[in-house]
Amino acid sequence: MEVGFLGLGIMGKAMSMNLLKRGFKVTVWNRTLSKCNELVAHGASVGETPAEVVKKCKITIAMLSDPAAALSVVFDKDGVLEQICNSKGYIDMSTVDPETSCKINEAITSKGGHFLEAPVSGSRQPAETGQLVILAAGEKALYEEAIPAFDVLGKKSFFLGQVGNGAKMKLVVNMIMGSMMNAFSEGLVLAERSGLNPRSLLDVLDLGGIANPMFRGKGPAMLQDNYSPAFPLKHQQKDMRLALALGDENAVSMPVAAAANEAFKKARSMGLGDLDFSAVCETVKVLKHSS
Ligand SMILES: NC(=O)C1=CN([C@@H]2O[C@H](COP(=O)(O)OP(=O)(O)OC[C@H]3O[C@@H](n4cnc5c(N)ncnc54)[C@H](OP(=O)(O)O)[C@@H]3O)[C@@H](O)[C@H]2O)C=CC1
Ligand SMILES: O=CC(=O)O
Repeated sequence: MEVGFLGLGIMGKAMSMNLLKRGFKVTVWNRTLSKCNELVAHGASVGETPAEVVKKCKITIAMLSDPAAALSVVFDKDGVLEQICNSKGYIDMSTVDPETSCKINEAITSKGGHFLEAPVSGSRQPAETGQLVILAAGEKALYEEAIPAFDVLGKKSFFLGQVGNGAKMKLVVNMIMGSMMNAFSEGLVLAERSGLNPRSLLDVLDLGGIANPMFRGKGPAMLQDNYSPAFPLKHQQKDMRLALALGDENAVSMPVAAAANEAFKKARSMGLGDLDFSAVCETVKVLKHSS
């Protein structure tokens, strides 16, 4: 199957590489075109614009930073809309809000095209190893057509119904994750400042009822102030912001998520946005220093 891929950031690069390695013909595009070179070395073709990729491929996947990027790639000059038609499918795997996804769906389908939103749960390593969890919604026939690609990219795909449900599920999951990361950060700093060995805290946590892959995976690096980005903090803050907006719409009180969002905003203001989201831990250290 010939697949187009728009957006070669941390996730898109790993995902398109997996498709190539598993025998898909892949045509890539990235705003910063030089990022296509590594994929080309592994057999990918390059499209000069999103429209050129869509023209060439029956199915085009996008993995872009945020709602503004997702909209720009579809609606701007040389964008997806210029070439989408009734024989083509567009799958947006970026994390965006339901409104953005619905707007893209409307534009694509009004030109006869087929649309699926399919955000993913899982970070750099699951993307590299094809172990993502895919949260798809939209046109069922396109979902079924995309299953061979989803089977390469992920360990499990969910079909969640109408467009917007994939975005909502992803935002709920990441709202929980962002809140957990803040509680974990406070725990690590509290353990250390109160005279405990934080490594022992990691061991204790890992044996109890709140053991989880995130604490296990991120904890040791956080103790060394190593925030090499797997999931950039600026994207986690975007997800908290979008999840809080979903809470507003549905009149759901979320004081824990709101506090977590403030911490991620603080981290961004400290210049930590491009580091891993675990760098939110630094905000706890700063607050403690200043008291
Ligand atoms: N990293 C992770 O662990 C996970 C991320 N996600 C989500 O996946 C998406 C991608 O994340 P990730 O790969 O980490 O992000 P990166 O920041 O590494 O990559 C972002 C990509 O979006 C492109 N981009 C940004 N703005 C624009 C624009 N205006 N027009 C066109 N392209 C644009 C970038 O292009 P350029 O190279 O030119 O800057 C780049 O290709 C995000 O929505 C994120 O929330 C979901 C699950 C896990
Ligand atoms: O969106 C991030 C993730 O780890 O999932």
